[in-house]
Amino acid sequence: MRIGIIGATGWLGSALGKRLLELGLVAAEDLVLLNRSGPRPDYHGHDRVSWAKDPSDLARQVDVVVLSVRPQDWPALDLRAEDRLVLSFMAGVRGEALSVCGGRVVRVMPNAAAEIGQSYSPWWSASELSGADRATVTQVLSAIGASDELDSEDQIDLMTALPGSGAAYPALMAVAMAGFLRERGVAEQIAWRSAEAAVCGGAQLLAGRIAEAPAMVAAYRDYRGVTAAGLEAAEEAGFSRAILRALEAATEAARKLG
Ligand SMILES: NC(=O)C1=CN([C@@H]2O[C@H](COP(=O)(O)OP(=O)(O)OC[C@H]3O[C@@H](n4cnc5c(N)ncnc54)[C@H](OP(=O)(O)O)[C@@H]3O)[C@@H](O)[C@H]2O)C=CC1
Ligand SMILES: O=C(O)[C@@H]1CCC=N1
Repeated sequence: MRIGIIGATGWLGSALGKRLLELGLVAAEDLVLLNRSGPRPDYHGHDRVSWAKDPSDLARQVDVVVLSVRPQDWPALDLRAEDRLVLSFMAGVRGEALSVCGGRVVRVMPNAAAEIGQSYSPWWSASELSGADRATVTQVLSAIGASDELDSEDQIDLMTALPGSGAAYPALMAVAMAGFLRERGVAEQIAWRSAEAAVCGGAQLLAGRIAEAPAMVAAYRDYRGVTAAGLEAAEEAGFSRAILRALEAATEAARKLG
């Protein structure tokens, strides 16, 4: 299978290219790339990838086109991709708009954990797909983590808010946590290590069993110790409301892009 990435040097496109090559899911000779700033002699340690002249030149050379440019760059892109499977990573750009490229269009919502193979990339097919197409989508996305098929395009806007936001909210929480300690005289490094213990260590405790999160919260509440006091204050201050509000605003921003 030959794969093309439009936006191959961007945050997500580069992560996908790197992982496809690292995992051997595509040979360097079968990877065709395009960006805005021009070819690079070395792409993640490979010099035998190809660089296309323009989007349609890329599409002519591959079976699968991954579209990973910013939504605002889509209208001027002029992609012709008849008979190709086209995976769009773009927030907001609707299947109907994408279908002008002539390919079999799939909208995917990965996140920044793609670079460590930990993206969750739900997708929705805007076109009729064969079983082989579905297997191809799953195989390409396996380079960056796990995936699931969604049954409506509306859900892509929700997925853009979450999980598309990736590390954003954990990072926001880490900044607030480390700031709390620093402002009370704790050394910088210790403040960050403490935040990492809570955000990353805590997350690892839930990995693979996230549906047990309510039970985890209940366990801390029922313990009736200092964390229970913290949780109560967090809820009084609107912690869960703030998260809901953030996800509503992000979903709305994704809808408005389309
Ligand atoms: N970043 C994220 O966490 C997430 C992003 N997305 C979506 O993924 C898409 C890509 O995002 P991201 O990787 O962050 O974006 P970046 O801005 O990091 O990368 C954009 C890429 O597009 C290239 N590019 C821009 N214009 C053109 C053009 N006309 N022709 C060819 N290549 C072009 C850029 O080239 P050059 O490097 O030369 O400038 C760059 O490689 C977006 O649509 C975004 O909505 C979805 C989920 C999460
Ligand atoms: O913030 C953004 O616009 C991109 C798309 C979804 C997540 N990150």
